[in-house]
Amino acid sequence: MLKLEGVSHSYRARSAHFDHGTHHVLDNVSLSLYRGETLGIIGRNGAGKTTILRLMAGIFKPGSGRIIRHPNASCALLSLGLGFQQELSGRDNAMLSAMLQGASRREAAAWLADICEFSELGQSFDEPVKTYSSGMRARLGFTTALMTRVDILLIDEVLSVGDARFKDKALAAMQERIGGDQTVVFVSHAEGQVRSLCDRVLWIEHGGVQAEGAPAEVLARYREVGQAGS
Ligand SMILES: Nc1ncnc2c1ncn2[C@@H]1O[C@H](COP(=O)(O)OP(=O)(O)OP(=O)(O)O)[C@@H](O)[C@H]1O
Repeated sequence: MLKLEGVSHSYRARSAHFDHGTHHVLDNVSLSLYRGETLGIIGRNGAGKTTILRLMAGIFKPGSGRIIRHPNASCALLSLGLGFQQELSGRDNAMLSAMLQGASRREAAAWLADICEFSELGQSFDEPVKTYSSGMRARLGFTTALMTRVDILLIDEVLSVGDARFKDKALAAMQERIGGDQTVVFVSHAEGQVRSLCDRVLWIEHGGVQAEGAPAEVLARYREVGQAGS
C-alpha cells in the first residue's frame, strides 16, 4: 500500500548542538505497509514517529529517499494537534471533514448525527472548538477519525487521552474497525494498545529502525533496552 525507500528527514534547528543547525531525525529508513495490516510504530519521545506519519501523509517531503503510495490510495492523518478550525464548532469541523472526503449532503447529515452521538459532546458540539478541554478535543478528534473512510489511516496517539470510560469505548470501536480490511499505521506509547491492535511493530530510535516484527517480541526488546538504559 505504501513504501518508504531510504528516507531521510531533517529539521532546521536553532541550537548549535545540532550539526550546522540541522537536526537529523530519520536516516535512510525503509519500510513497507501492506494492505489490511495494522502496523505499530514505537520509540521514545522525539524518536521521529510523528515525522514518519507526516511523511507518509505527504505533509512533508523527504530530504532524500522515496515514498511510494499505491495509486488512488487515500490517506488521512489523525492527530490531536492537527486539523481543527478553532473558531468553528465541533459540528462545523465535522461537516468540513465530511466535505473534504467528498460526502454527499445526505451522507454528511448521517455522519454528523453519528459523531454527535458517539462523542457524547452534547450541547458543546455546537460550541467553538477553542472552548473545548483537551479531553473534549480528543473525543471529537477520535470520533471524526473513526467515521473517516480512507484506505490508509495514520493514527498518532489519538487513543491516549480522554477519561477511562471513553478510552475503553474508543478502543473497542477502533478494534472493530481495524478488524476489517482497514490499513492502519498506529503510533502510541501505550504498550497494551499496541499489543492488542497491531499485527506488526516497528521500533524507531537513533534515526533508524531498531527492530521490526511481532508485537510481543519487539515490545519485549524495547522494554529491555529501556530498562538497561535507565
Ligand atoms: N517542526 C519541527 N521543527 C524542528 N524540529 C522538529 C519539528 N518537529 C519535530 N522536531 C524534532 O524532531 C524530533 C522528532 O520529532 P517527532 O515529533 O517526530 O518525534 P516522536 O517520536 O513523535 O515523539 P513523541 O513520542 O514525543 O511524540 C524531535 O527531536 C523534535 O524536537
